[in-house]
Amino acid sequence: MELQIEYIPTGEIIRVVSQNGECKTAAGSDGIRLTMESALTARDRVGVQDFVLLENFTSEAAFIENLRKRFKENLIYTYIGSVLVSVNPYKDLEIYSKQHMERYRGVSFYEVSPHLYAIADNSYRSLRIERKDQCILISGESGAGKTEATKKILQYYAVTCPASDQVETVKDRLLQSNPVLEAFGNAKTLRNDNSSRFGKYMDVQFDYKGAPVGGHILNYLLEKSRVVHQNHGERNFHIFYQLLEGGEDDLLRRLGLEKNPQQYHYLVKGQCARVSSISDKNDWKVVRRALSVINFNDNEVEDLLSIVASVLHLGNVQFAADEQGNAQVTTENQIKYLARLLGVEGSVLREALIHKTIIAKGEELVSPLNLEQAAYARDALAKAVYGRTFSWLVNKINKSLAYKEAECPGWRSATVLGLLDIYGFEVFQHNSFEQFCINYCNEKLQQLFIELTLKSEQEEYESEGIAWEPVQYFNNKIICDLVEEKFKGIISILVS
Ligand SMILES: Nc1ncnc2c1ncn2[C@@H]1O[C@H](COP(=O)(O)OP(=O)(O)OP(=O)(O)O)[C@@H](O)[C@H]1O
Repeated sequence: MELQIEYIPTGEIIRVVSQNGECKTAAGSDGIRLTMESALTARDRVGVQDFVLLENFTSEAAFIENLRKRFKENLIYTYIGSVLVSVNPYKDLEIYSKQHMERYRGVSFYEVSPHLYAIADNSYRSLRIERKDQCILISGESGAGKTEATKKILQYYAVTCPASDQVETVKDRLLQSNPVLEAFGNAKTLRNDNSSRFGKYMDVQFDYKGAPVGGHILNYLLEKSRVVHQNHGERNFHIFYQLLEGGEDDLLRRLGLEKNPQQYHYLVKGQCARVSSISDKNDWKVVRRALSVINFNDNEVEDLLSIVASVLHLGNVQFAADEQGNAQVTTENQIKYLARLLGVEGSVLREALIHKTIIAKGEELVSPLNLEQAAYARDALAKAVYGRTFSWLVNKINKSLAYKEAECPGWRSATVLGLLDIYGFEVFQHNSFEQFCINYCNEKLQQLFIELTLKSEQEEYESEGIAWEPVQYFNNKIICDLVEEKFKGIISILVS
C-alpha cells in the first residue's frame, strides 16, 4: 500500500494515511512505534509536506531536494506554512476528482495532504466565518501552472458551494468565461502552448449562505503586440486559428476568410500555425458553446467574429510607394472586406491608413505617410481594434456575471473572494513592452510576498523578543527600484 505521511504540526500526532484516504491508527505503544517508523521511512522517500518541518530549513538545496522527492512520488503540492508551492506535473494526476474535493471540504488545513483544494477551502471558510473578503494570489513563471490552478479553484467552488438553479447559472457562467477569455487572450509561446497573454483578477461574490451569486473580471496588459508579430515558434491568439479551423464554411464566406492560416500575414510570423497539443477545431466548439452560456446572442457572436476577421484582413493590407514616396494601398479587396466588417466607409478607411492627421490650434493638418509609416499605422490600428474588442468582451462577460436580484432574489452578495493570475515572468531577447510591464508586476508581487511573509514575520518575532535566527533572503527591491525609481528608473527615463 502506498503510504503518505500527514503531520499535524500543532500536536505530536502523526497520522498515516493511505492514498485512498483511509486512516490507519496504530494502537498501543508498539503500534505507535511502528507507525512512527513507517512514517520516518516514508518521510525519507516522499519528503516533508511542509517546508517548515525541514531540519535544514534555510538551505535552498534541502528545499529543492524535498520538492524533488515529492515530485518523484507525484506529490506536486507542498506547504510553506500557509503558502502552497506547486510543481507542474505536465500530466494528469487524477487528483482533482469530486472525491478529492469532498476530502478537503470543511477539513482543517493540515489534516489532509497539501492541495490547492485545501487553500480554496480554507479561504472559503475564512470568508464565511470571519465574513472578510479573501484573495488568493497565484504567481510563478510562465508555464508554472497558474491558469490551471485558477480554473481548478473555480471548479472546486462550483462543485462544493451550496447550489440552486439560479446559482448554477452563475457557476456555469463563471466557468465558461474561461474558454472564451483563453481563446482571445491566450497563445502558444515557446514556454507554454496555452500561455495567458493578459493579467486577470477575478472576483467571486458570495451571499450570506456561501453561494456564489456573481463575479467580476478585471483584465489588464493584454499583449497586443502579439496581434501583429510573433516570435519564431509562437502563435497569435488562439481565436484566429480556431475560427479558420473550426468556423463553418458559410461563416467564413461571410467574413471573407479562407481556411488556410498561411494566407494571413499576421498568422505566419511564428511559422507554427499548427501545434500538435492543440485542437483548434475542438476548441472552437467549446468557445462557441461557452459564448452562448455567457449570454452572447447570434448577432453579437457574428459582430465579434467580424472584428476578429477584420484584424486578419488588416494584416493583408499592402502598400506601394507612388512617385513622391507616399504610401498607396494596393489591396483594394481587403479594404472592401474591412469596410463591410467594421461598418466604415471604405474610402475613409483607405485615406486614414495612408495619412496622418494632426490637430494644432484647432486646425486640422493632413499629411501623407511613407511605406514604413503606413505599415506602422496599419499594425497600430489592428492592435487597437483587437485590444478594444478584448476589453469589450470582458465587459460583456462581466455583465453576464454581475449579481442580479432577479436571478438570485432576496440574496445579497456579502463577501468577495479574489483570484489574481497574472501572466508569468519571461526573459526573451525580443520582449514586448507588455511583457516588460508584466515582469515588473511580477517583481512587485514578489515584494508583496516578501513583505507579508519573510519580513513581517521576522519583525514580529523580533518585536516580541522571540529567539530567532534571521533568515537571509534575496530582497528584489533593487529590481523594482531599477524600474520605478523617480528620475533614474527605466519608466522615468522612458517617459522623459
Ligand atoms: N496541475 C496540473 N496538472 C497537470 N498539468 C498541468 C497542471 N498545471 C499545469 N499543467 C500543464 O501545464 C500547462 C501550462 O500551465 P498554465 O497555462 O496554467 O501555466 P501558467 O503559469 O498560467 O503560464 P502563463 O504565465 O504562460 O500563462 C497547461 O496547459 C497544462 O498542460
